[in-house]
Amino acid sequence: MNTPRFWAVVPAAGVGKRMGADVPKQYLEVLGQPVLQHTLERLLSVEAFSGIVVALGLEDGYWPDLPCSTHPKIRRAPGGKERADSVLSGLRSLENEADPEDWVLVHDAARPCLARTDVEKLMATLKDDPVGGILGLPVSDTLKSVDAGQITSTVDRSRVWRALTPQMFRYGTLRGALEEAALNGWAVTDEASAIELKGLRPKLVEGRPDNLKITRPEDLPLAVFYMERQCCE
Ligand SMILES: Nc1ccn([C@@H]2O[C@H](COP(=O)(O)OP(=O)(O)OP(=O)(O)O)[C@@H](O)[C@H]2O)c(=O)n1
Ligand SMILES: C[C@](O)(CO)[C@H](O)COP(=O)(O)O
Repeated sequence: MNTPRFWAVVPAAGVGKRMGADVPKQYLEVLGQPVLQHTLERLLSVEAFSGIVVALGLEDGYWPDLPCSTHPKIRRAPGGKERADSVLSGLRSLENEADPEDWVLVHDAARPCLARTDVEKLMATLKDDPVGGILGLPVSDTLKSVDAGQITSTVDRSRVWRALTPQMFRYGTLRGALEEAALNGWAVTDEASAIELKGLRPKLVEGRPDNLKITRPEDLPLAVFYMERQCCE
């Protein structure tokens, strides 16, 4: 059997409603270049990737101006209505290249502070795992269940982690799980959810806390802080 290869799929077709900017947040400039350029440079720094698929909005007119848009390792795919649709579209675009046992790492375009060491840690930890898994972080705040603005209970935070990306699963398993979720109208906000719906139990690998998802305006200065600090590491 061939040695499994590694592919990346980058969902980059969002509109950034919560950011409320004039352009989709993945094209906002941070430290002089678009968020998406930073994200793709982080992924390109990982030699192990055979290719990187970027799922773009159908109206995306910004992509051709991105310096990495012509990189030989990078391909495009049409994004979809929801993030899961964009990821599935990216997976389908690999149909003639990826083998079922190849690994796919799905990483949000909106997470430009990803450290190469975290990607390599995820790959090394899970490369022989039967299911795969995700980067995540334990929570440090006390968590509450809420109903109509009132606390109904306190959640046992020892059993709660925040899901980050990349999320790493076998090409065949992940594509099948997302195809099934789409067919049944099951809304999934990450890849692990679709895998869980198959009755599988993805692993959690602790990642860096600076793997921020740029979502709202207040996230931008934090991303600058993290990137400037990473440059000195
Ligand atoms: N239909 C969609 C929706 C989201 N994404 C991508 O999925 C990642 C995480 O999604 P999110 O942070 O929710 O981005 P947006 O959907 O753009 O944000 P919002 O919900 O505020 O509109 C982002 O890189 C986004 O570009 C995508 O590829 N296709
Ligand atoms: C995939 C993800 O980043 C893991 O935390 C998150 O689920 C994306 O959610 P969003 O609402 O699409 O930003």
